Amino acid sequence: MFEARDVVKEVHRRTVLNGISFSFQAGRLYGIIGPNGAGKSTLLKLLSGVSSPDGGQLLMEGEPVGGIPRKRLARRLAVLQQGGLPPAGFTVREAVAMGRYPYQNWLGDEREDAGPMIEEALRAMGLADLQHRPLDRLSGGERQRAALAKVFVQETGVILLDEPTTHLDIGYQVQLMDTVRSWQKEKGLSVIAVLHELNLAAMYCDELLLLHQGRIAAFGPPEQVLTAGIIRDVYGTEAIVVRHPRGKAPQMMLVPGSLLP
Ligand SMILES: Nc1ncnc2c1ncn2[C@@H]1O[C@H](COP(=O)(O)OP(=O)(O)OP(=O)(O)O)[C@@H](O)[C@H]1O
Repeated sequence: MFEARDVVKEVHRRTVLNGISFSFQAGRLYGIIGPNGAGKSTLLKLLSGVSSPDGGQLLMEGEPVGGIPRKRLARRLAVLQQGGLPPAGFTVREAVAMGRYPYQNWLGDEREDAGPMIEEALRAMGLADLQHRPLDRLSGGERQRAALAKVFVQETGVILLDEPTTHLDIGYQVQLMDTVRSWQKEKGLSVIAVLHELNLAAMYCDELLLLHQGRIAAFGPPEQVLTAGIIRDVYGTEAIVVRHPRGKAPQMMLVPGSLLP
């Protein structure tokens, strides 16, 4: 679905992505992980067509992402960004309904009634009771869930998520990732998520792409990427890696300095 060939990206004359190559298959959930400043958001911007590589090629189904016209791209790919909701003045339902814009004509009408889909997305994100509330009267976590509902109603085959669990308590982190995973499987979606929370990434993603200083430090199933040795090399911290007692995902326990041998 996506193929990166020797992709280079510079930001303010600094090389932020330094010749990375990978391919993402359709219908899978990928996590992009790595320390602060590793280049994760920069890579997500390239995948979403917001910016273009300075070297190499980034292809989506064989076409350079940057060359795909905006509205066509919006029917294929939806992005959950930080601050991705419209400014205040809209209700939750109005904001979620804006996800339908790629399917509307210039009058804002669309052929099919999107109402039932909007209801489903609001229900899935636990927002049915808040749907008429203005956005500026939501908590950070409620806004995040509204932004995800807007992404779902865009009905694309590819979803990009930039740190989707930010602002969410552990209950909603699990609920959001469960929802993403079940929609992804049910509808055969391709999901690519920048994630900071490594234990969540390990539990939900098919594969993890670990970036470090603009290069790929590891790419593969979570149990190959999240090893104590790789975490030490990339994050510079000790971790005890165990298997999740109810699955095979690796889970990390951090080791504070006072408990180091
Ligand atoms: N607008 C900018 N101006 C200057 N440097 C930038 C800009 N945006 C990003 N960078 C630099 O590019 C590098 C990669 O940034 P990026 O945001 O992609 O990292 P990240 O892996 O998403 O980090 P984080 O985990 O902190 O969100 C960093 O060193 C950052 O300082």
